[in-house]
Amino acid sequence: MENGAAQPVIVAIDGPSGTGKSSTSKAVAAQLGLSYLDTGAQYRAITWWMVNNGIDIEDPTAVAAVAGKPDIVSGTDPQGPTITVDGVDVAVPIREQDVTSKVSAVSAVPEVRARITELQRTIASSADGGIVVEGRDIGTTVLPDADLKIFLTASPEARAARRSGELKGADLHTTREALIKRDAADAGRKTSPLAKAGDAVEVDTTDLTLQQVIECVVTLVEEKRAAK
Ligand SMILES: Nc1ncnc2c1ncn2[C@@H]1O[C@H](COP(=O)(O)OP(=O)(O)OP(=O)(O)O)[C@@H](O)[C@H]1O
Ligand SMILES: Nc1ccn([C@@H]2O[C@H](COP(=O)(O)O)[C@@H](O)[C@H]2O)c(=O)n1
Repeated sequence: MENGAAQPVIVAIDGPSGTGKSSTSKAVAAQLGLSYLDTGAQYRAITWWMVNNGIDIEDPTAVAAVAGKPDIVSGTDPQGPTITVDGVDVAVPIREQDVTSKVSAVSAVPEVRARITELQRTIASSADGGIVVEGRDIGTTVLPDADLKIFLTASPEARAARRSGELKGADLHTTREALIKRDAADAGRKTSPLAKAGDAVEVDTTDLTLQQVIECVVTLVEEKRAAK
């Protein structure tokens, strides 16, 4: 670039639950001065709204009928990402088990995906300095022209151990089964399932520390920027 400023770059990071997408994406974005979007939080937020408004989440027609109603706003500062629904800060309740157990059913509804995908594209296109967007279908569907696509993986055992540590003593077997079940639902839905884009770089994080994964992704982004 003529003035030496870093080139804006769009980075898509996808992968199953507990592979380190959020931790990695936030750290990479913060380190490189990029915006950050947690798309899982958006699906959780719309699920929270459905539950709070008494919508039967097992009824896709009922979910589809109200998919356009909640106003979901994501703050994209990697040092302090935010998420609100109709002006209410839902950062804490969207992480509760009730939402986690229901989010895959809501996110499988095509009308929900269309609504949230549109929101994600608007946010990405207005991030002037570039953005790291993490989720399940970013490289395949939301931002197929992203400059860099990463697909994080890790063994179910490693992912369950990470989550159990986070949930302070949660049973390892139950945690492992729950994340395998959620991945199967996310990978098995018809509309934009969890999948690796053909041109994504796969990083197996099973035996890597979080710091090693961050360094690996920062290097990949810097290489892309230099080549632009
Ligand atoms: N390479 C790693 N080694 C050890 N722990 C890690 C590693 N990557 C992430 N973690 C930890 O694992 C937990 C899950 O990570 P994170 O929330 O980033 O995963 P995720 O892929 O975004 O999960 P989800 O899709 O369910 O939101 C966090 O506690 C995080 O600190
Ligand atoms: N691009 C995405 C991102 C997420 N989902 C759905 O949201 C759930 C929660 O995601 P987390 O990353 O916060 O765990 C996830 O299980 C998916 O059902 C999605 O469909 N597409």
